[in-house]
Amino acid sequence: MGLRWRFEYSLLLLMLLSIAAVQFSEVLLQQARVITPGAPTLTEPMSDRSNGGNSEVRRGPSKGFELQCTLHERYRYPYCGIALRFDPQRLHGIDLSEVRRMRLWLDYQGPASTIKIQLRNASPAYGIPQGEQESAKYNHIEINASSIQDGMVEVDLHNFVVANWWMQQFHIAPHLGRPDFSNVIALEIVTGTEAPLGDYRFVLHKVEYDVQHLSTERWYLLIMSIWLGLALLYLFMRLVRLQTVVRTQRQQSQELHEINRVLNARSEQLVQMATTDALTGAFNRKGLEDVLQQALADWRTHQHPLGLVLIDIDHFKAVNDTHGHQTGDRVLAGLAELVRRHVRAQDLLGRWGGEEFLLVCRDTQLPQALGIAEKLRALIAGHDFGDGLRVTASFGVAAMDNGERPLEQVFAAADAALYRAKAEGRNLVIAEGALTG
Ligand SMILES: Nc1nc2c(ncn2[C@@H]2O[C@H](COP(=O)(O)OP(=O)(O)OP(=O)(O)O)[C@@H](O)[C@H]2O)c(=O)[nH]1
Repeated sequence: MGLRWRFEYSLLLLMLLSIAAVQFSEVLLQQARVITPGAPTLTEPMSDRSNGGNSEVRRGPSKGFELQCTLHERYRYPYCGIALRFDPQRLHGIDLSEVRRMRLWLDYQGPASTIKIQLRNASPAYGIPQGEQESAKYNHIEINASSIQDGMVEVDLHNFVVANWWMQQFHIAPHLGRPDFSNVIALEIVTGTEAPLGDYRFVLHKVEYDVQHLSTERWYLLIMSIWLGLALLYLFMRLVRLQTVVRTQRQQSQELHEINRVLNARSEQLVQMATTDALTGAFNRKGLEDVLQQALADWRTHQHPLGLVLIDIDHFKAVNDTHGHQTGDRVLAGLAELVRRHVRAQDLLGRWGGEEFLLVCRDTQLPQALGIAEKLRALIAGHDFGDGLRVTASFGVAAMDNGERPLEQVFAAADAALYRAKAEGRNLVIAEGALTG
């Protein structure tokens, strides 16, 4: 599977998981807690006797906690019921602030149609004296006995209210009049308001409530944080990948640049090798052809005159024969070097054959070419080619000034002039005009 597909599948999976996490947050976050009457929770009967009444309470034989009671009229508001005390000291209860619902498995028989469920909350804010039960806040709800279905009734803690009579009796400030479940010290199930006198029976099997370890807000925040974290991680990874790609591409581009540079240099070297005479550094025949082509094109386009100077070393065979071939080579290289040093940059020297050179003088008319040749002749004749060795050279000069002469003819004219220079005693410069003159 491609990386992109894998990423998209992961994204889809994460989305589904997030939807499920939101949809089933209640199931996921809530955990049921069960309280059964008896140890360790102190379960006891309660009645109006503590208020001076004379109702009677008895423990019954049933499984769970069974209370039988008979309400008598001595107390103004006769009542009886079951109390589950979470702290016998009546100080440190349980925190039910995050609890939404509570389920009671309860059997009830009696003439009252309602039952009161009270969650008693202790707090120093209500000014409770040590161990005083009565000052604990009365968070209560009154349910219809008929709402007990199959021995179970569920109550919503959001529907609990604080008893008015408790507020008045204990002079509670109005801002403390809202239900508070932060420190519930007891759960009481008692006969409803103005319960008729007579016999009652309560059997409490168990109480169950759901605790939410993490609030829904925090749960949503967690899901969002995971998304945010993953998005940041993704961006970070992408950035790192992009940087790596950019770095690799830059490296590759540098390598290519380097390879290109080496290839260009090599190619220039090859071109130079292919067009240069190794011994003298002057152009070889091929190089000279290119130079002449270029000069010819120049002449055609701009009518720039072109001077050709043929240079041939005199009695070169004798130099070889007398001083050896190596010295002959040295003379050839020295002469080429000497010529190059004393001509203009646009005058290009090539080795036409053994000891014969051709100087191509661009933008040069015959008189100037003649002047150059004369200057070179004198220079060569006066030059020391090592160990006092001196040579002379003969020059044939021709130029392509005007008229429609092919280059071959100009070259032939220069060659003929050279031939004449040789014939007329060497160490001479002869221009093509002198031939016909
Ligand atoms: N050392 C050396 N000699 C060369 C080279 N190329 C040609 N030669 C020699 O140049 C000499 C040319 O001799 P020739 O053609 O008889 O002409 P020359 O002796 O210069 O006589 P003229 O041209 O008539 O003055 C020959 O001996 C060739 O061997 C080279 O590359 N190196």
